[in-house]
Amino acid sequence: MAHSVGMLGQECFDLKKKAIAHLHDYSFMDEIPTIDYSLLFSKDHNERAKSLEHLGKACQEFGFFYLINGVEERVVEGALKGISDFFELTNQEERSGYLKKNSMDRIRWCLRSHAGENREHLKIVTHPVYHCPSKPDRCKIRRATFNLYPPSLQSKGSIGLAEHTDPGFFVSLIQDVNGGLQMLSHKGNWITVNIPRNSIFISIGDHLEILTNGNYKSHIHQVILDNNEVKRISMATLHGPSLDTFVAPALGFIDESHPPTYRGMTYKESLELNGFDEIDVQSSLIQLRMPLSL
Ligand SMILES: O=C(O)CCC(=O)C(=O)O
Ligand SMILES: [Fe+2]
Repeated sequence: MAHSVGMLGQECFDLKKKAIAHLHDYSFMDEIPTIDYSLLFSKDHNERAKSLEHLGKACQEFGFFYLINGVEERVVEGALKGISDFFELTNQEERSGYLKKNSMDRIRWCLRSHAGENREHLKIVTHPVYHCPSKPDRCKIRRATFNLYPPSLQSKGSIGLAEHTDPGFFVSLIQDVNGGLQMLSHKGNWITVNIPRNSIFISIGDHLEILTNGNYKSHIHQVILDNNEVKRISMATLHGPSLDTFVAPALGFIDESHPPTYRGMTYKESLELNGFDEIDVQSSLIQLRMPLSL
């Protein structure tokens, strides 16, 4: 069950928020911590140190958080409008021009409508060379996966996107309507992501879990459709190292009682480990895990 502010009780939530703010700790919204980007670069050394500590805590204890004061609202709105224009101002035939052709695709479109997935999406690679669909003219979106989930009236309870984790160091996500995306918490409960205004959602990816030898976890998430009576648009941007970077548990996270729990590999090799292309960005975390020695 997803936990909501309602379930915690508004009063309790307010009190908790006040107390936490007083302690200068991170605040909670639907159990998801909030990190203030501007404080991470504060001129005040103490404030900066404190907020870095909170960032570490959020990564370790949650694995995901809302980031405020990091991206201007008009940038988020512009990106969502660009994605919406892409889906609205092109027809399906035009979009299907980006169907898989080969492993070198830098823009790829897909429409899936079956029990395990209900979404139309476009994936684009923007690094080191920027790619973007040519239509509509006004489409100025940069990077990542644009997801369009249908309204749920016909498909109540169905899965928009099945449980998975994302590769990369971290993923930033914006959405036009709240509800739908759920994160599986450390405690094993599903938490609905309701991104507050002026914020973006950040979650840790597989390669940060590998780099930190499992200290920071890449969390399973899914999209369900029964929260939405309208279509929902999201943009998930995957931030990873360069493709030739060898990612392995860093020395600072290894000692006698904490042996490496993942084998190292270049980012590109790990993205292609299960026969996928770079643009598919499918997780290979399970395959990279070392077998347990008894
Ligand atoms: O649409 C969402 O909210 C999540 C998308 C997602 O998890 C992904 O593209 O990997
Ligand atoms: Fe994802």
